[in-house]
Amino acid sequence: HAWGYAANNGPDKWADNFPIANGPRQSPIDIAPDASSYDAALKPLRLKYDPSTCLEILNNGHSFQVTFADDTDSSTLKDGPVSGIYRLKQFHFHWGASDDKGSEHTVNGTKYPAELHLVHWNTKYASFGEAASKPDGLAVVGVFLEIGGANASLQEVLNTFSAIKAKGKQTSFADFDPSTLLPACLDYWTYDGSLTTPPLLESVTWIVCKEPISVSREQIQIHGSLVQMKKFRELLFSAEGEAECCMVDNYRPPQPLKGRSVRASFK
Ligand SMILES: NS(=O)(=O)c1nccs1
Ligand SMILES: [Zn+2]
Repeated sequence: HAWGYAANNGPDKWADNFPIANGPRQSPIDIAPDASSYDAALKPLRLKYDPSTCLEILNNGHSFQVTFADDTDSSTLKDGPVSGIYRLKQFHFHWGASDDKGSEHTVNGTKYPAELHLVHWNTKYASFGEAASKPDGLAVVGVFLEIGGANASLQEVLNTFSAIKAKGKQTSFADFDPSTLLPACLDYWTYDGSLTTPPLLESVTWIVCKEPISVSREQIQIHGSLVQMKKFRELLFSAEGEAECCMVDNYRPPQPLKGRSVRASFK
């Protein structure tokens, strides 16, 4: 199952090994704000993250991922569109080779340069693995990245990249508070969807924030150490010793809505 994002193993080929790729609730989608319906019953997101649960950062060959200890309810998502308690398992990003693409969800067809995913699992199940196979098992908070002011919190993450350049590399990463990566306003769109990478399981309640967070233009140009978007593009899909392949364009394009509705938590 060597899936990836290249022409021979990318999103258009995933259905060969993962037929659910053509399923009824696939992600990402294009969000049309004017077609979404405001739902007054939707609660504000209640995100509580404990930096001491942050464990490590790793290059898994598809993205880089910051993983959290999920053996207690220290870092959780509650309310919003979900009921019960969902535990933070990891966060990761998707991005492009250039600033005109990279996000998975789009808004009226607009692509952002990158998208952050904070992955949580429903504690009514015993583990992430079990939850991932249940229709209400996962909740992923998506946050768009746009070119704007410098982002010091993101820089902490990017500073680890020299240690995880190749697939399979990991390094310890402690005391990071993922709430520093959230936008000030937590208005969101929500819909029933799936993992956006194989196995593409249809178990995700998507919660996509309306407000992006910023990566500075300066941090994109090569100005000394602050090369934020450039840093993303230094990682490799390939392992050490393999032909180097830049980790870019690791995003799945929008999938058919197939009758689903998108609700908004805001007017
Ligand atoms: N991109 S995603 O957040 O839907 C995801 N895929 C696999 C594990 S988490
Ligand atoms: Zn993702």
